[in-house]
Amino acid sequence: MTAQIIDGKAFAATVRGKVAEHVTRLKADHGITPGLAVVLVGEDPASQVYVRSKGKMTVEVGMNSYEHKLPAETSEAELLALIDQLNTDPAVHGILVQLPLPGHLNEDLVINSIDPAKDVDGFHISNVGLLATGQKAMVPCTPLGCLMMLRDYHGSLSGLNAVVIGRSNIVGKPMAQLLLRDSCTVTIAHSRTRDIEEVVRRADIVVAAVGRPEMVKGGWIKPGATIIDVGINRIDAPEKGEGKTRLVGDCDFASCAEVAGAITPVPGGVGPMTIACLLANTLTACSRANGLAEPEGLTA
Ligand SMILES: NC(=O)C1=CN([C@@H]2O[C@H](COP(=O)(O)OP(=O)(O)OC[C@H]3O[C@@H](n4cnc5c(N)ncnc54)[C@H](OP(=O)(O)O)[C@@H]3O)[C@@H](O)[C@H]2O)C=CC1
Ligand SMILES: Nc1nc(=O)c2c([nH]1)NC[C@@H]1CN(c3ccc(C(=O)N[C@@H](CCC(=O)O)C(=O)O)cc3)C=[N+]21
Repeated sequence: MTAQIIDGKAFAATVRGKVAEHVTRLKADHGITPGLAVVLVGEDPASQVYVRSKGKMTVEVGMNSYEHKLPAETSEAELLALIDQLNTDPAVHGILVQLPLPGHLNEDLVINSIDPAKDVDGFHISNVGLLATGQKAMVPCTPLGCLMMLRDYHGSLSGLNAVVIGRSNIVGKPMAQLLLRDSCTVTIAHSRTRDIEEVVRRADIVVAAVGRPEMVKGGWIKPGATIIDVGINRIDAPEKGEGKTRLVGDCDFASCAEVAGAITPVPGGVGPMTIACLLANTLTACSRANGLAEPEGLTA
């Protein structure tokens, strides 16, 4: 069997198109332009690339983009003061603080200082609690993008066995919550899981969010299963020339695609959907802030 490729890049373009339509209408009917503030502390090159592409896509869908680049040695008080200012700025509907933060800054403290209504990452403890109890929340972008692709491919997810590999607060745990909400039977695997291959082999849906290049092999996969590969790993690619690198996921694409029914590629899978969902969340936050109807099909 050769898996169908789930084209996250194309799906993300469709989502951004829908967001752009809503933004046009918000402007025309209500004179409102959604605004997204992205805060980057330090000079991590990968983060800089990512923040730049977010800013570009924010502007492309017609939103205002506010980028705040702070030096690596920014103090906690300075960062909290900026967040406070963004919390009260009516032109800012979404706030994203790029993670990881430099070691001297307390990530939990910083994230929990964001107004939960503007927390477009869905990382604030209020949003985590709302999601876990089935209430209206801001849903983390990466898991939301994965859910959209799974719903689109399967229709109903009810009763399917889902295995999420990874238990981070930003991907694994919220992904498991969303799958549970869609009535999957959910297993969360992690670095202490015994016989992980056997656990994964029971899954109709595998979501890999580990950060280990090409860890999941085709032999772990139940024939016909759906694989969502969240991993973004940069590895050496001497075949492309000296010093060159390439991106791979947490799944060994070649062997997995032989067995799976469907699989997301890396790049071009989950990554573009994450950014599209960030814009969708900003639109949702803006709609809620103005007491307007929420965009349909763009929330969980
Ligand atoms: N496409 C996108 O938009 C995004 C992609 N990513 C990518 O997704 C991946 C995961 O990110 P993130 O969740 O932040 O990573 P973390 O490092 O926070 O979490 C990794 C998880 O994988 C588990 N793990 C590590 N090694 C193994 C192993 N050998 N077997 C089973 N489980 C293991 C860890 O278990 P334990 O808890 O026991 O240590 C942990 O729960 C990364 O590649 C990251 O770059 C992340 C965010 C967005
Ligand atoms: N507060 C916060 N929120 C995040 O959502 C967040 C974060 N911090 N820190 C870092 C991770 C990582 N992440 C990615 C999003 C998109 C791509 C993406 O678009 N990737 C392209 C490839 C890009 C390339 O070529 O480098 C793709 O997969 O096709 C990658 C990674 C969001 N994260």
